[in-house]
Amino acid sequence: MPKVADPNKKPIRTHGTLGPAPVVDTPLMRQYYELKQAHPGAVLLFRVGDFYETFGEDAVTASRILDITLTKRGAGTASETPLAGFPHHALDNYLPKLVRAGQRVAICDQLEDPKLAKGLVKRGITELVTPGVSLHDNVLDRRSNNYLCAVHFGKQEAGISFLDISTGEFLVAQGTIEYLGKLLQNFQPAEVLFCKRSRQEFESHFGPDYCHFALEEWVFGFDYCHDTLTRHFNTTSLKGFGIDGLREGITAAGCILHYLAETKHTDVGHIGSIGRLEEDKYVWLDRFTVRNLELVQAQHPGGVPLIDILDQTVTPMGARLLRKWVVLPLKEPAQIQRRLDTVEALLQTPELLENLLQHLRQINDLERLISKVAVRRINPRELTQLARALEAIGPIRTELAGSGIRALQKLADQLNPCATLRDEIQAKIKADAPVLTNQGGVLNDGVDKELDELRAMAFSGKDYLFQLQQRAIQETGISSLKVAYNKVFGYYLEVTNSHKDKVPASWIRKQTLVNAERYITEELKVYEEKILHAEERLFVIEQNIYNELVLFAAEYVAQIQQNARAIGVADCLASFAATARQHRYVKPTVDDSTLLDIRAGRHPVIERQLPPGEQYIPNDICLDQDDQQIVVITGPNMAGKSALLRQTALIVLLAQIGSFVPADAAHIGVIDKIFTRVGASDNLSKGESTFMVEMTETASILNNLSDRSLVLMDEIGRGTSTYDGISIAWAIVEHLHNSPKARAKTLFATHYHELNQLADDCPRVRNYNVAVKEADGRILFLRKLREGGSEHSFGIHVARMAGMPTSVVLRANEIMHHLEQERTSAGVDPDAPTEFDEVLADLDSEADGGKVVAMNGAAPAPDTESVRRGPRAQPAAAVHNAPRPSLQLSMFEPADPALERVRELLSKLDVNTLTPIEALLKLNELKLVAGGK
Ligand SMILES: Nc1ncnc2c1ncn2[C@@H]1O[C@H](COP(=O)(O)OP(=O)(O)OP(=O)(O)O)[C@@H](O)[C@H]1O
Repeated sequence: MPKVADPNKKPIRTHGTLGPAPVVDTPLMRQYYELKQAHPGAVLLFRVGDFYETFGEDAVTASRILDITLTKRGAGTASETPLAGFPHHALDNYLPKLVRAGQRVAICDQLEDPKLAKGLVKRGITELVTPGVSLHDNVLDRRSNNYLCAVHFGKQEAGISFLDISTGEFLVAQGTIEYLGKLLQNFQPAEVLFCKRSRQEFESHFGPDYCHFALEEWVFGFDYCHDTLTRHFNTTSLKGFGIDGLREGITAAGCILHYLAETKHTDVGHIGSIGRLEEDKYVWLDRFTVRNLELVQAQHPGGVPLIDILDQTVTPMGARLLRKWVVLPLKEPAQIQRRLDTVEALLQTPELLENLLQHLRQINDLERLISKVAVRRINPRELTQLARALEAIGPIRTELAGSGIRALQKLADQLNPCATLRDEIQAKIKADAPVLTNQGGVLNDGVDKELDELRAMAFSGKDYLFQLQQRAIQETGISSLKVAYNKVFGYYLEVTNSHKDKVPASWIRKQTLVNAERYITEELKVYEEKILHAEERLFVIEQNIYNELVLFAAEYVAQIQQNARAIGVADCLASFAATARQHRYVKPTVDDSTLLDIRAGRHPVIERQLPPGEQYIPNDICLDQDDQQIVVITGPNMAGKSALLRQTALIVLLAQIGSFVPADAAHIGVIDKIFTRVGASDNLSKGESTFMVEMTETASILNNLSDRSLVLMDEIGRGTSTYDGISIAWAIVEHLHNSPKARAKTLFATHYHELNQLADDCPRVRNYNVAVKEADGRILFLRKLREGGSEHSFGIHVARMAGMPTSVVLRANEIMHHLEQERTSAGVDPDAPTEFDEVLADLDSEADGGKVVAMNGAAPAPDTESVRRGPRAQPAAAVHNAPRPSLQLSMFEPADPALERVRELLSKLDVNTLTPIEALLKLNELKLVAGGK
């Protein structure tokens, strides 16, 4: 805490975020700048009288974000500085806006009553609210967690920790950068802490978009962090939490507690435990997959994430837990089965489900309410809400215990209505209690004897004053005499001028008005003292009893947190049942097999977005390890390939979080990793070198596959030229098929019809296409997956459907016909193998294996046929200028020594152990050796 300023000191000059240093001309401003210097990264709200003021750059920021007037303090003087402020009672409105805008806000309050202060009022920072550390309802979203995160980079691994101070949830993990990236994507922290020195490292791995705060290096000392944790939990070691081996994770978690203290959050007894996020326990969804599948967040404005369709929870605890379940699908069949069985049982007993939902609706945010108790920031109205929530626990326990469903009975065992606390609150706090504790009206009558007496006195005041008035009228004969009150004189008697002469000499005149005089009497003064004293005393008694009650409630923190967790689980399971019932989902079979068999599967989000009258067309997908490991899906744009890929992943994911699935039937041998990659041109908005990104991401998939992985590749390779694209896509499918390490189940959507030929050489590759029908020069999307490759591309039709100018569509048709004619006049039979086929045949016939050539991206020849087929047709000029096959392939002619060297370098590469970055560097090296620029 900064020292209070000495008003006699000479003016100081300030620095930091304040802009040009203003001259400090008053003790008040000196006090301000000293506090500001202690919290340079925060907007300082400085309480002056009834206002919170901001100065300098803070004022500019606040006026912009809050839309409040920006004025100047000391305009025209040397100490001129921008100023913006708002009334103190508006803090709850303005604070969330600042925090949501990513600001850290230091609240400076008056630490003593200004009326009693001698000289400058003492002020100090009472709270530092940051995006990741907030207990304010207006800052928080009821249905999602608000995580503060800390990241620590160690030599081998990195550590990460998450805390939601509003619920007390505290988590820690340690692992690779990739794992951390996935967790950051999953948990979407509101604020990330890292070491000042690691800023670049953090941003290079995770991007610059996270709201962050950099801490001094010493905070990241292991011993310091370990001690901070053990001191907080009051334990000698961290073994009990199962995290003692996580050196980097412990450091990250310790930093979080350090930061809480730094932001003046010292009453944090509700953080009673720390849990480990075990990488092995959950399905690996890397950050691209979480994003691509739009699990909890849509990729584009207006999009609908999966969670919006799935979430029918009725409590904030359920809503928050469901978000976690969705990004952390399970791998253990028995655990998944328990959830599925429970959902099934709930569906079979509709009455139970209805009753459960009805009682759950009565429970408000139990978890955050009890956190507020722990940090002593609960107001009387919230305390009554806590009691009401506890009231609903009893009936829920009865329902669950009597359900006959084992998992629900277990939840019932964890519930405790905390009857003593509930009764105590209801007995003491008025049902319509106010928000403030210091203005009276909080406690019921009969709670405290003295309180009742004082209240009686305060209430009888009106009677007393009336009697006094009547007596005075009788004694003086002044019929218009009245007793009144104002803040300046307190109680007084008012006499109109016409009766002035009747006023007794003992009355003391206090004020003269135009028509009347105001007087006080000895009796009125005595009475006033008594009343005011009674009120003051009454407020103190109420405050004390209230504080004692909050302390008493704090003893229930652990039990109520357990209630909240059990309620969250019950709510999620009931939500699964409600969703299944509403959207006709079925129970999947989840087991240890290696089969993935979905019958009449649907996309859970798209099916809900279709215009009225349109039906989602269901499709079957079957993948296994021995027969149909890789399905290559061809079809034109808009056919529904991406939807099919995504629905497969979503159905697997839904099944593995324990939800029913949108299908007629599904058999799912547990999947341990889901990878999705979308062709580069779908990611263009990021402005990255998209093809590079696509390749880096794909490389990372190929290096991390397992037998139980599900791989979805959507238009991989389309970020480069057609031939590069085909070759890369080809090589990837071959790798997935031939990898000795893993037979990952794969769906590969592509425009490249040429890839259909892969099935000839790779027995577990199967061709499918999404059916379309051509009629009268138009295409009809049937959305039906059927076996076999595609023969046509429909790029031009789609272009027309998309509203492309007619002239462009006509020209495209013209070019296509021209190219077709060229081909025909060259004597090429339309059904004869294309040049691409020939290239492949040539490559295959090479003694040292054409596959290697293809795998490394040597582009097969561009031919007019493929350009015609390619949906993203190149412009005419590009078609005509396209290099001839011989030029492309000459790179591999053995006579060229540079190419010999390339061949040698390639043969030494172990693709399985190459990291993505190494692969890119290698690619660059190869390019240089081959003479590329
Ligand atoms: N089975 C289906 N039933 C009904 N509508 C569907 C179905 N599948 C897809 N659609 C609709 O078609 C649109 C296009 O589907 P999708 O994006 O999957 O096509 P695509 O073949 O991947 O095209 P592109 O290659 O251009 O990405 C979807 O947005 C959806 O509205």
